[in-house]
Amino acid sequence: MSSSSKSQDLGSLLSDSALFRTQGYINGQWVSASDGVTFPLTNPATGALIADMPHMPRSQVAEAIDAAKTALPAWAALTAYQRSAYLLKLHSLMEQHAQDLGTILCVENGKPLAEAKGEIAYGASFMQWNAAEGLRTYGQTIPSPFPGTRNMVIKQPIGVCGLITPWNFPNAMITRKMAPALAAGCTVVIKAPAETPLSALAMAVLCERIGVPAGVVNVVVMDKGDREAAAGLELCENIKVSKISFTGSTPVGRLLMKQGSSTLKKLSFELGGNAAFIIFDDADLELAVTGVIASKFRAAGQTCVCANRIFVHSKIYDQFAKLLAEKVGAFKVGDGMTEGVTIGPLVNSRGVEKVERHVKDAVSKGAKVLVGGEKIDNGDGSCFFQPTVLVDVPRECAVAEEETFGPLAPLFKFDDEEDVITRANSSEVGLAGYLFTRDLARSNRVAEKLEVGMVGVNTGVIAQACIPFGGVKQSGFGREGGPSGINEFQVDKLITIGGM
Ligand SMILES: NC(=O)c1ccc[n+]([C@@H]2O[C@H](COP(=O)([O-])OP(=O)(O)OC[C@H]3O[C@@H](n4cnc5c(N)ncnc54)[C@H](O)[C@@H]3O)[C@@H](O)[C@H]2O)c1
Ligand SMILES: O=CCCC(=O)O
Repeated sequence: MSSSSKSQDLGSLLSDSALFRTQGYINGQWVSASDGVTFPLTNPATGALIADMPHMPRSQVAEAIDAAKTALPAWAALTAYQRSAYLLKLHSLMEQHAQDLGTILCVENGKPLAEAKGEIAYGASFMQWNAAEGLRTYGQTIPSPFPGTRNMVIKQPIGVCGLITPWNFPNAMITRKMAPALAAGCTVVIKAPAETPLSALAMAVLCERIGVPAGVVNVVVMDKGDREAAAGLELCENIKVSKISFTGSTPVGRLLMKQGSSTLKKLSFELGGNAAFIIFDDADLELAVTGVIASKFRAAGQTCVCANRIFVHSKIYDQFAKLLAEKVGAFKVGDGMTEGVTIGPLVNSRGVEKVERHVKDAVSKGAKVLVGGEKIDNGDGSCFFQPTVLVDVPRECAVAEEETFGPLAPLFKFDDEEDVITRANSSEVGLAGYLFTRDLARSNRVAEKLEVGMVGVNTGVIAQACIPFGGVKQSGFGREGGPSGINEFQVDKLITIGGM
């Protein structure tokens, strides 16, 4: 059933319209919801209906898990070289179809087309990195205290993995999990986000095209609410699933951990952030402005590593605010498919409401709006908020405590290094942090003291396939990407040989 009056013909925007699929993918088959129920998927930039998507019940998640379990032995038995070849083919197809994959992503998520294509390149890089890393999952031999005995440790795939991914990176958050899982020899059930299922399904099309065996990659789709919760329960409680890798909010992470305890799931969680972005008085201000823009306004502020609290030294505060306001005021907000648009909508109206609440709360406590500050009501169900810069933001306000997940840059003032570190660390989450300074000793000192999993020094861009991505405190545990990423999908098996 559709709820929107307008509709959009996404297929007509693609040169390969077969990449646009509106059914789930289970055991190598394209399937609707078993009871025929659908939910409407709309474009956040226009409110137009893109497709009616399958609202799958829990029983279909169980079917996908069965398929993944059946496919596991043969996939795990391939050589690492054979699995690597599949990933390289996926990498190459993603590059070849970047325009179409980017268009699908732009239309369902809202990020501008150029940024969406950037995400496809980023997503593809996980295929390339893990194709190579899969060949290097070395074990160990360990000297034994017993005569005539040898200890060998080999790496084996953990088994069937449930991948629960968010809408803010509809492609890359899938490939960041799927690529190491497949390279390690695991099979996967992807629970696609309700807001952006099409990018997940387009990846299933590519898997089908390169001949990934049925059941190795499965994608289940349902709307938010009861069936999503039921899917989460099935993935957590089904004994055939060995691991859950989740990216999303901390409350949902906590719920999955509780549910997963019934079957002792191995878990990797990349949860919310509240990144401090600290600009010292000796910083290169142009570089710092570029860094804030890259970090804060990527995906319209909807990334887990976005600058959320921007601390600027009082000596340079006014100058920095002016420079930032000039740049942010020049952003072009609109439909990401329109040439020249630099910032798109938020993913849904809940996102808009949260930014609005943070702005109003800060202003009521003394902050001033330098740029933006209002939602944009086009009267069509679209979800825009003006890119916003706030100054004189008080120490205590909602944006200091919670992740905004929107295009709001609040500038806090500080004078003292120790004080700003304390304020940065006052958050219960600890994903990323940033600092700008020309002082080498200070950059090391502060980076080591920040209670986060990742620090950017003189850069607002940290994400790459080759780094260990993840957080500390309530931002979760486990690392994605880099040399440790593939380990999350493997188990160490000891083989002790005696009588030699
Ligand atoms: N770390 C990140 O990249 C990230 C991504 C999305 C959202 N968030 C945070 O979460 C806030 C709210 O956004 P949201 O409501 O989309 O987050 P959320 O945690 O509810 O949803 C994230 C994903 O988790 C899944 N999910 C939700 N409930 C589930 C359940 N019971 N079982 C299984 N899967 C479930 C959905 O696929 C969803 O896309 C944001 O404002 C932001 O702070 C963080
Ligand atoms: O928002 C989550 C991930 C963003 C990134 O990979 O930089």
